[in-house]
Amino acid sequence: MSVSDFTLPDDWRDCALFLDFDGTLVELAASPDTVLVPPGLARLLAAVAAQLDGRLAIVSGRPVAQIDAMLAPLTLAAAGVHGAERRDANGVWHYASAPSLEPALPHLRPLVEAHHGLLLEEKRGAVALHYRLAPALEPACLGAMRAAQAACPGTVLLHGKMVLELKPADVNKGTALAEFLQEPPFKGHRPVFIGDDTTDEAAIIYAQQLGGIGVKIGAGVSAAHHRVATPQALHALLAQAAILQGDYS
Ligand SMILES: O=P(O)(O)OC[C@H]1O[C@H](O[C@H]2O[C@H](CO)[C@@H](O)[C@H](O)[C@H]2O)[C@H](O)[C@@H](O)[C@@H]1O
Repeated sequence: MSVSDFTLPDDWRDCALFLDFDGTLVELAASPDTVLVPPGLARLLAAVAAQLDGRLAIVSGRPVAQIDAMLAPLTLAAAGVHGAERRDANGVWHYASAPSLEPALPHLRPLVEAHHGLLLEEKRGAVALHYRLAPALEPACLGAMRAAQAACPGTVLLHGKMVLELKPADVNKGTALAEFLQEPPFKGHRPVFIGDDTTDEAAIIYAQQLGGIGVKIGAGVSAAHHRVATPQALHALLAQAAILQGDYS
């Protein structure tokens, strides 16, 4: 299958849209809390959601509360922590049963305390070790995370962009997509999933298996049949979709 630039499909208004956050809707930043959210992003997403009759959900590795804070006052259907938590279109929360991650922490905290630039994100259902500010420490982080995983049965290790993450083995962004697609307003609509990282591949593959569309933002290996170069280019496409004028950069 050849890969092509993503353009809005003819049946766009009948699709269900699922969007990753970091690297897809916002540019990556030095740390999770220094991300710059374009001022018009929430307005743009609200317009697209309205055009799709509410069939828009954010599917992120971040907790949903962080997504809400960055898009306030907009609240969308959303899955967080790679599918370990989910707020459906009616505002009802769903939590996957997650193995305890407590046994992971003694393998990770000493490393983070010993090295400037490492950051440990403890979430409900996952723990992420960021090394973007200390890239030379990737092998040490990988070693610590492997030991942490061995101490936590039922978890898998994700290797994202400058981040290693331990999360429940039985949930991912693909399972989050499957759950949304069993419910209104998403049920019966062709999924479009757009993401930038390895952690998005499960959802890209699942969307394509259903006859939907998988889109990769930027370069890198992906199963996606379509590409968009940058978050800014995606904003332009969404603005075109919502027939909005404006600057979302
Ligand atoms: O699924 P996503 O919405 O893409 O979330 C994946 C991870 O995103 C965040 O980390 C990434 O973005 C940071 C800010 O740009 C960057 O500093 C970091 O290197 C990236 O890995 C978030 O902090 C993680 O919890 C998410 O799992």
